[in-house]
Amino acid sequence: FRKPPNYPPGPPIVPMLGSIPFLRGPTLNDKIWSKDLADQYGPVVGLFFGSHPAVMINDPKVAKEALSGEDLLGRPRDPLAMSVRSENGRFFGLFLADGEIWNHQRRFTLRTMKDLGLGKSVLEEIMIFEAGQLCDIFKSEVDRDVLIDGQFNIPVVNVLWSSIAQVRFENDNPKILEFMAILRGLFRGGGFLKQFFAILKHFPNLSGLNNRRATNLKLRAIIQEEIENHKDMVQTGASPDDFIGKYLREMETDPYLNEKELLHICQDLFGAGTETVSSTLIFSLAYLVMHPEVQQKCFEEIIRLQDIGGEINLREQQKFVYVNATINEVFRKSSMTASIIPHRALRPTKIMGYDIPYDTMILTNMMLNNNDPDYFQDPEDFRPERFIDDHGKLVKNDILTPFGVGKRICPGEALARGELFVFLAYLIRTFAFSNPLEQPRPNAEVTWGMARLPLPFYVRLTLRK
Ligand code: HEM
Repeated sequence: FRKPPNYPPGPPIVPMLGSIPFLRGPTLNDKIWSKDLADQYGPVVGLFFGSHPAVMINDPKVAKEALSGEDLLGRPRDPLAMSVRSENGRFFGLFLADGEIWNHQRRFTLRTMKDLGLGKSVLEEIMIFEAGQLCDIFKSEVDRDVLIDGQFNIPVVNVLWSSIAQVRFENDNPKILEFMAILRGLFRGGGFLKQFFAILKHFPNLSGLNNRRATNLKLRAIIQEEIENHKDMVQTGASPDDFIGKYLREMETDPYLNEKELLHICQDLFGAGTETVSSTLIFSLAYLVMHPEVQQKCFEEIIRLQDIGGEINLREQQKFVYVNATINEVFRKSSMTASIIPHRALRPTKIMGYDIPYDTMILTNMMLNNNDPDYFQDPEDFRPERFIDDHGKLVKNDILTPFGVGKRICPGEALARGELFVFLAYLIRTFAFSNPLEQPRPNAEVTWGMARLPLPFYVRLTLRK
């Protein structure tokens, strides 16, 4: 067991564990996302997780170049995910799949999300309605210490349900509560590092694999119900103007599209588009409480730029420079998607002249870049102004890439940014958020799951006059 020739520099390796014994830090995540590795070995580090090669890219420019080509567009073949979501060694949908069929599904998804998407008054109305519902939930919680945890889930998942299937659920609907609990469990309990412990699949009860299989099936059963409803509608001559409706119609002429892919794409849209947005909202509230001066500036901008009727227009989002800069600063400080989700080399290739074998896992250390003083002055400060130029315009920053880079970049970015803007604008306009009186203050503490996720915390809400 030894390193391949011309492999990027990195720690020594031992059989079974690979480089892991040589990485520093209290937890596996701390070890992998540490600054030590970059300091010791430079912009591209060659690692082994068990017997599996994995390369960490620490330099954002190298990452951008490497991921803009075709060679690194794969997804790692996670043995645990395979035993839950693949058939005959093949993944379906978007998140876990790669290759020609994935490419086709992805193109359809991007085009359709754009068709259904932002700038369209329908989606804007849905977001505003859900933001109003959220404010109503919070209105019953004013003037006491409130635990911020799951409140965003249903409004956020309802925006997705509306665009995917034109349905929405009330907060206490048991079906949506179960759906949301499963999504949360999968996202919070997941984590790509688990995949190196393929041995876990031999202990399906102990490792939670059986439970994961059952919850995945339940999730897909709920989505399948809506697909069946849509099929009935199409049969009676209706043409529902939503993701499922469009897919079913295009399926008639496009041989790449089929119902199984549709089911898995929907699962991926919900899986990737719910907890990410609600966690970013939770992080945002923590930072707004920790930095009341930022909250005040956001509030003043919202009041100044909302239209005469008091509506906040999604189409005007770009004008709200300070609010958008604050969202960027939340992305930077939280580094929620600390790495892009791992990629995989689809063929032998090179990064910075080093040889990267077929099947190598590719990681990028975005958290390191987000906290690098060469890119962000005084990185420990929470300062949205760093994203605003001298002319008061939002600065485009190539280092901050919460949605990834290259050809596998998140297809939900525009939707996510739209939701974050609308939800935050309505919340900040309606409430002042401050430190709790009887509970510990928020400090944006994180836990690891599929990403770096916020831990619950208390805040005090006051209704603004
Ligand atoms: C704050 C919100 C969000 C963040 C930070 C985020 C971030 C990311 C990142 C980093 C990736 C991996 C990119 C890569 O592999 O290079 C990704 C993939 C993905 N995201 Fe998002 N995302 C967010 C919201 C959403 C939303 C709202 C949706 C859908 C409606 C969505 C759907 C997806 C899908 C389907 C993928 C997999 C794409 C593929 O592998 O082809 N995301 N996201």
